[in-house]
Amino acid sequence: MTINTYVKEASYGKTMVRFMKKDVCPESKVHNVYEMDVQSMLSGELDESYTKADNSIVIPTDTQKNTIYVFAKNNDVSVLEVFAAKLAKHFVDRYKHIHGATVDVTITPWSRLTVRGKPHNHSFIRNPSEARKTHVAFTEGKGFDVVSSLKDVSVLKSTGSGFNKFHKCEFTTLPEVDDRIFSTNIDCNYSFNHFATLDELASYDFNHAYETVKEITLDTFAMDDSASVQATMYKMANQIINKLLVIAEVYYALPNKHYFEIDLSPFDIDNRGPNCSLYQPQAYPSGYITCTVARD
Ligand SMILES: O=c1[nH]c(=O)c2[nH]c(=O)[nH]c2[nH]1
Repeated sequence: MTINTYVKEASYGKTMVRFMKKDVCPESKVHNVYEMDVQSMLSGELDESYTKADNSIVIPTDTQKNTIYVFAKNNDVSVLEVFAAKLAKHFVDRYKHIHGATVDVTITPWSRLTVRGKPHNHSFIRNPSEARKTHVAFTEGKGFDVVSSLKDVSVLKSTGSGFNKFHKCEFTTLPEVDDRIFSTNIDCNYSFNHFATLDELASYDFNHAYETVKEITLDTFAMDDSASVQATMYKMANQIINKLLVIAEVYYALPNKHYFEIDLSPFDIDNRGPNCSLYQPQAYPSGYITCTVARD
């Protein structure tokens, strides 16, 4: 006896399509560079390509890759979200049996190099501790859902953080602390309200949203007298939602990268509590604190 099965969900596409686009201002001759990593995924009436080996409905992933290159050549790529949205809509508009497309774009952060005190017009420096991403989903007849991200930003504050009055039970050994090192690797996803049309989406300033999310996150990290990672991350998300009305919800995942006091008492040196100045960085384990904050 064979058991009947069906394709419950299917999508396919090309991942890690990489390019570097150079954009030169005709008047000033100032260059901009955009190194990007793109993924496209298509969905729709595709079941028979899986169940009946019907390749006539398969838009080859190679074709998807070529489409990404041609769109990158012919379009402005400076706003990730708009570029991704144009691509996603193209796949759905162009192929009758494709009803949904998602496009993910990650940009490599090259920032302009300052040389002899001035911004250089064609030299750049890589900022390794920052990644900007977007995920755009276009659904036929519905529109666009956009989730953008600020990732891999490593930060540390050497005071202004404590952890007290936490739950205690028979397994608790953690001491309460008024002052500790707080270090994390920021991972923030911010979801936009639904966009019905490409025009509506393209009129929004996504670069401003990214800069605002980054500024609020870093400002709050530095300025908050942190009672816990949980409380600080909520303040970050709450401010973003209050400042940017177009954002529906914000997700943070913040590892708590621990730095513990090193015991120097065998050498008659006090390195405890308020006298601690030498810490052991812990590779693992780390805390891992997440939350999604939404408009009420
Ligand atoms: O900010 C913190 N949140 C926790 O949930 C936690 N747990 C822990 O051991 N240390 C910390 N610190």
